[in-house]
Amino acid sequence: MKLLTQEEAQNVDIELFNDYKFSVDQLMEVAGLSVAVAVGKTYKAGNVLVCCGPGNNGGDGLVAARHLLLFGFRPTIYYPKRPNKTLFNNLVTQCQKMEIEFLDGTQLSAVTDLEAKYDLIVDALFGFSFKGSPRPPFDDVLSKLKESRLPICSVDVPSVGWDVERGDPNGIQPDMLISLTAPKLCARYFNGRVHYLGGRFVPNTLQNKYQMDLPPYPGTDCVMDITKLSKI
Ligand SMILES: NC(=O)C1=CN([C@@H]2O[C@H](COP(=O)(O)OP(=O)(O)OC[C@H]3O[C@@H](n4cnc5c(N)ncnc54)[C@H](OP(=O)(O)O)[C@@H]3O)[C@@H](O)[C@H]2O)[C@H](O)CC1
Ligand SMILES: [K+]
Repeated sequence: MKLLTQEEAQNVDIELFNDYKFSVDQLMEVAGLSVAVAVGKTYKAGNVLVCCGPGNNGGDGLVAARHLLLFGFRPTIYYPKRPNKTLFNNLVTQCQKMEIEFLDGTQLSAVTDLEAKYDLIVDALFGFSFKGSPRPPFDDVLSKLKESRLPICSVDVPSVGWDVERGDPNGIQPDMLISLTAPKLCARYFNGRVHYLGGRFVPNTLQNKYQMDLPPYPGTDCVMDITKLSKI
């Protein structure tokens, strides 16, 4: 299976929107649903802290939180930097109307507090557009996620610290990774327990153009376990 460079991932994204005329909401809904399904397949329903970043990766997290609630989990959302765009405002309203709690302020509480309150962290902070070193408040979030012993489930790319192509041995070490569309180069360095592929929306013509060589999804499933495949 091919691993996408940052540029390829961004180009696939652009083609899906500009040429294939998908809207962000459409793809984000499928992406976020895949995340929730993968989490549901891997962990017992419990208290989940969904950490959402300022871009579309964060949007996937908001969608996932909504589905996780419907699957019997108890999600809480940390969303410190919110873009003022209709799409994100609507996702926030949906979660608020469903009585999902949002944490106040931009700082996460102490690690001991996080460990006492939550069973799992969903890392929807940054995806394939992350560059450089994390800027505040995400630098503090990174050190807390690294220090915590809670299992982390990373959406698309392990965030804050992980370069999309080169990974980061000093970054967070997620227990689960769910790659969307196709795995990115940094997935080579993922050493966690389970690696899922989701975002089953890529038309065959586009898969062929980028020679993605994705294995077939089982039946009608929206995620597939690629742990063994991606370790080869
Ligand atoms: N086609 C698909 O596969 C789909 C993927 N989806 C998801 O979308 C993300 C990619 O989303 P994008 O909005 O392009 O980017 P990110 O979420 O990765 O983040 C961009 C924001 O992050 C800020 N940023 C970047 N680097 C840093 C840093 N070092 N410190 C702090 N903040 C940072 C950036 O801010 P700028 O000021 O630099 O612009 C942006 O605000 C993909 O990975 C999937 O999860 C979609 O759901 C749909 C389809
Ligand atoms: K992420």
